[in-house]
Amino acid sequence: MALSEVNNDRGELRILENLDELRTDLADYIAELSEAAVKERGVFAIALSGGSLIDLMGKLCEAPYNKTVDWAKWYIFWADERVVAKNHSDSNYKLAKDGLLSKVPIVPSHVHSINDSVSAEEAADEYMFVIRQLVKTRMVSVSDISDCPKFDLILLGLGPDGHIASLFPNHSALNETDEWVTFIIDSPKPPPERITFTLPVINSASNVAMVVTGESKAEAVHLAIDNIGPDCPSLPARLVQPTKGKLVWFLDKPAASKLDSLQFSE
Ligand SMILES: O=C1O[C@H](COP(=O)(O)O)[C@@H](O)[C@H](O)[C@H]1O
Repeated sequence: MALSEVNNDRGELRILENLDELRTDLADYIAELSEAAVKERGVFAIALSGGSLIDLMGKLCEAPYNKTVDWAKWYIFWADERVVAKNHSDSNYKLAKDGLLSKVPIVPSHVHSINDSVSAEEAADEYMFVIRQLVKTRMVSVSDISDCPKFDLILLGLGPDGHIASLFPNHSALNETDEWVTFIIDSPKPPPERITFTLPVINSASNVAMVVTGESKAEAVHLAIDNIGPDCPSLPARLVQPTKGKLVWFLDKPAASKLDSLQFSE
């Protein structure tokens, strides 16, 4: 159960007592959104990130979720990907395949990963084309206020520097508003070549979940959520502001430890 659920203009905060509770709460949340989307649209379009997120989603592979979730209706995307071979240990696809997708009955043709045999620029263009086709057939919804895809859920991690997906502080990719997917070749965190959803796509989603654990992220969480003056707007995590969708933060206590007005009901 969440220790504290506070709604402020930075979304809903769910601060969990420990990692086990966070994993359960996250699995419940994803399963509920999946059920609602399948009921409403017949499909669930979900975008994953890499990093610690996949391990934190691990309970979805266990009972009851492995049997109750309608996996055949899932369409899987990546909010960001490293431009490496799919069998490389840096690949976000490999991470998700090994940790989640190979353990549940996902339809292989519903898994939309990048082409790993072309340049970062070509991979971003191709990925955008694939998403465009799926928007046309409404496997992915479309935003009613922009032409952006409206994913049912985008799951994001947070780096200690405040990056989300592969949008890093002070990087020009943060200003990309024309493309749905862009590429970078100078990531400050290796590997250097990556593709990433742009902010307009992230902010067009029906639901965005920020999943953040550990003390090393506490300062970034504080800067992303608390009202700390004019210097923060360029922090990528702070720019996650779904226009019509819902933002939920899943935090463990160490990650939440620097939040200004944290009221633990202990
Ligand atoms: O490089 C990346 O880092 C972020 C954060 O990863 P974490 O291990 O600190 O949770 C991740 O969300 C992103 O997908 C990945 O490419």
